[in-house]
Amino acid sequence: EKIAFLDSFEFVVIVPLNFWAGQRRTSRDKCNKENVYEPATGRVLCHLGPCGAAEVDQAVKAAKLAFEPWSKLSGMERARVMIEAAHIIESRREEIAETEVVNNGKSITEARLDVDSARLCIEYYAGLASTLAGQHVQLPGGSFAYTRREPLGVCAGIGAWNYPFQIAAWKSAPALACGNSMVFKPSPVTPVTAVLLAEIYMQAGAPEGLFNVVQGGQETGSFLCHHPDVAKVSFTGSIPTGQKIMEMASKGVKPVTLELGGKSPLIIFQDSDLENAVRGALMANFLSQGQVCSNGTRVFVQREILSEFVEEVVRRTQAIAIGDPLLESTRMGALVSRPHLEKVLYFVEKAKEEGATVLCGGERFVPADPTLRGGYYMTPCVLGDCTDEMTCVKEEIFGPVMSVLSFETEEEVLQRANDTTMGLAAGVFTRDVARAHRVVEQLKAGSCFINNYNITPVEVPFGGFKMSGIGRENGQVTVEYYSQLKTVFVEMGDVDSLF
Ligand SMILES: NC(=O)c1ccc[n+]([C@@H]2O[C@H](COP(=O)([O-])OP(=O)(O)OC[C@H]3O[C@@H](n4cnc5c(N)ncnc54)[C@H](O)[C@@H]3O)[C@@H](O)[C@H]2O)c1
Ligand SMILES: C[N+](C)(C)CCCC=O
Repeated sequence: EKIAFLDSFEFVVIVPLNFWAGQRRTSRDKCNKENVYEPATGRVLCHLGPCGAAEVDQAVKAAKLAFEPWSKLSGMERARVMIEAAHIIESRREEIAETEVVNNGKSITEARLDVDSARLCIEYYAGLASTLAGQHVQLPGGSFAYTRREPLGVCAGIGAWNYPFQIAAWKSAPALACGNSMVFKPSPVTPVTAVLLAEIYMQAGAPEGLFNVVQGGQETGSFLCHHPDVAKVSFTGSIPTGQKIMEMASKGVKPVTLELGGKSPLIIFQDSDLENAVRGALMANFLSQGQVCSNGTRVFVQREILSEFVEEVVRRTQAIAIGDPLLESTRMGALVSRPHLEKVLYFVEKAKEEGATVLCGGERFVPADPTLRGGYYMTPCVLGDCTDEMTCVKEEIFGPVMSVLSFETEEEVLQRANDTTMGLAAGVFTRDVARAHRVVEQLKAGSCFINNYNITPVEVPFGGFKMSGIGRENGQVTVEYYSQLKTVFVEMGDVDSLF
């Protein structure tokens, strides 16, 4: 069974989007169905009923059953299944990417890269699966202790709508490599591709119930977080929801990984390679229609190069091809939903009221193609004359809106860059190597870039400081967030009793 394409513009979802115990499942709730839209056209793709407590329980039970055999396999055996899953993803790259485009609205070029990132993540953790090991500690008298790295059990994954397939892979790959099973809940806005990953793991040889998908919104998510058999919650989404997740997990003293929002600074010094700085600023703001957590939306430019930089950024922003996200030539597709588009446009209006200058974009965009007229498009926006107090500079907009600010000195820009409760990412462009490292050392952000922005190789940890999150995704360290240490003391002599 596949998700059906009726023709290139008429894609409807006719198959169930939940998956547990090895099968697609329809939610029983017929009363609370919500429409799922195609952002490019505004068409309804399907109606989605949320999973209730009983369905979440069935998915968790399936995951618990699968955990037993899976956690007993050697790392090499788990790796074999994961590598096979990666091969299947590679062979279905185009289909997964197109499905993602239809449900999310991002360009096909970007969607392909997201699918690649998902595959690479699974390959990377397959490689790490057989390296999981503990420590041997020598103690007096020939006694010793050793540690074992053991899985946690059933992990819950809860995803945001901006990278639906990639988030499902970034969470499941380290979880499965460590011997856990997972129940994943995608965003109800983008429910369509997670179930493809569930099928792929099964086809690759994973036991039934190893990776399950339950659909729904906050109620379904809270059933998952509160479920007594869920050992850990890994969440990607907004800060307010992250706070609730942490509160719910605290009831069961469950560990959490939180990948939350940001308002990251990108600092461009006058000695930068201007061409690369401009490219970096565009990559920092306009990927995925600006709906990227790590975006460097506060672009601080040193006064001496401000006008030259702004002129070039505006020229290239105006040249971004907006429109049908399935076309190869498109560089910016549709925002994820109508309410989200309205919210982003409201931020632009508010910026104007507060004294910012719209240097380009910031308007609703209606493509010439009549089939796309109901889509959620806007022109990418560059705001000039921004100051630190403006709403556009303080709050996460999560849309294609770049705020440009000018600065004079390194000391001043560092203070301003760090003046936020968030700390997901930060970037610096300069040719001065010493300055680059000095600045990065002082930036209070979990993911820092020197002379680039928004690259996320899966072998490198990614995550935030301050209110942007807890824990990391990707990289070797993430093994620690999906496993626990058991310490074993081994006595080789007599018990030295005090009694
Ligand atoms: N740091 C990262 O890696 C990263 C990546 C992508 C997105 N984000 C952030 O995500 C936000 C946008 O995504 P969003 O609008 O989907 O976020 P959101 O917080 O509204 O929703 C995220 C997920 O949480 C679920 N949810 C909502 N309330 C819940 C509750 N009470 N209990 C359990 N689950 C609940 C949603 O259904 C969804 O699946 C932005 O703030 C962005 O910065 C962060
Ligand atoms: C791959 N990107 C573009 C860096 C996105 C990382 C995930 C955050 O939204």
